[in-house]
Amino acid sequence: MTIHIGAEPGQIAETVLMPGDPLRAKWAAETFLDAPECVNKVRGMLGYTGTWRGHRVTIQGSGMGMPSLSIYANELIRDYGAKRLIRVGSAGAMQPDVAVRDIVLAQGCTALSTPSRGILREVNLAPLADFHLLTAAHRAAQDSGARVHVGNIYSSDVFYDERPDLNEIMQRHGVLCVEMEAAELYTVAARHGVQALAVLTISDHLLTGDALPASEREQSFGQMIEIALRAAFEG
Ligand SMILES: O=P(O)(O)O[C@H]1O[C@H](CO)[C@@H](O)[C@H]1O
Ligand SMILES: O=c1cc[nH]c(=O)[nH]1
Repeated sequence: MTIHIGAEPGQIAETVLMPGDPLRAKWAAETFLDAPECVNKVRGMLGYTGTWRGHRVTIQGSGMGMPSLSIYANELIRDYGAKRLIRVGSAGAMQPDVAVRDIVLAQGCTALSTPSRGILREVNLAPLADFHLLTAAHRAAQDSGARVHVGNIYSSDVFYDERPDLNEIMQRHGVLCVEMEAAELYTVAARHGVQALAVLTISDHLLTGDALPASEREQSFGQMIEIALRAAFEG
């Protein structure tokens, strides 16, 4: 047990999928895993371990924002020996050719700061996806018929952003979408020498105002979970 994860030693798999939403962790575990067992309920941040096509996998909520994700990523790696962390999250599109329901694989993440800033100090470390996971996810996404984009994303500290100029700068530099966790995930993974990737589903569009209706979210989120699982085990 750690401060934030109640699982016993050995109850967390080496491969962990990390949605922001703990209820997405429950839904994904019950939908995709055989014999899912709830291994964490601390603070309601649900985590489940089961198997997918014979491979052991944990799906653990990260909460929203980099400080929350950082706590879970650190404990999963340092205390439970996780070797492969794949974020499965929603994101807001920032480019005209990225549409709701599209899949974005975050090759790199831009951020104003991350919780790792205190460690990195003046160093602007580039948070990068694990290349093997990235290419495997790209193959899986193409096989699934998803519209998939690979590139830079923006990991923001704020959902209700009152700096529209920042979005404009991101857009001008080709940033595909905005979310709130991946830059810290990649940075923590780099520090501990483990693999990380963020597979994102576009849930809304910052330029057009389009948004995915709740009724359609489940299906597109399912595609993202399957891409993440195939990247982890069929790469
Ligand atoms: O859908 P999740 O994984 O929570 O991701 C996105 O949704 C939340 C904001 O609504 C933030 O956590 C953001 O990164
Ligand atoms: O962080 C997020 C997630 C989805 N949509 C947004 O605009 N921001």
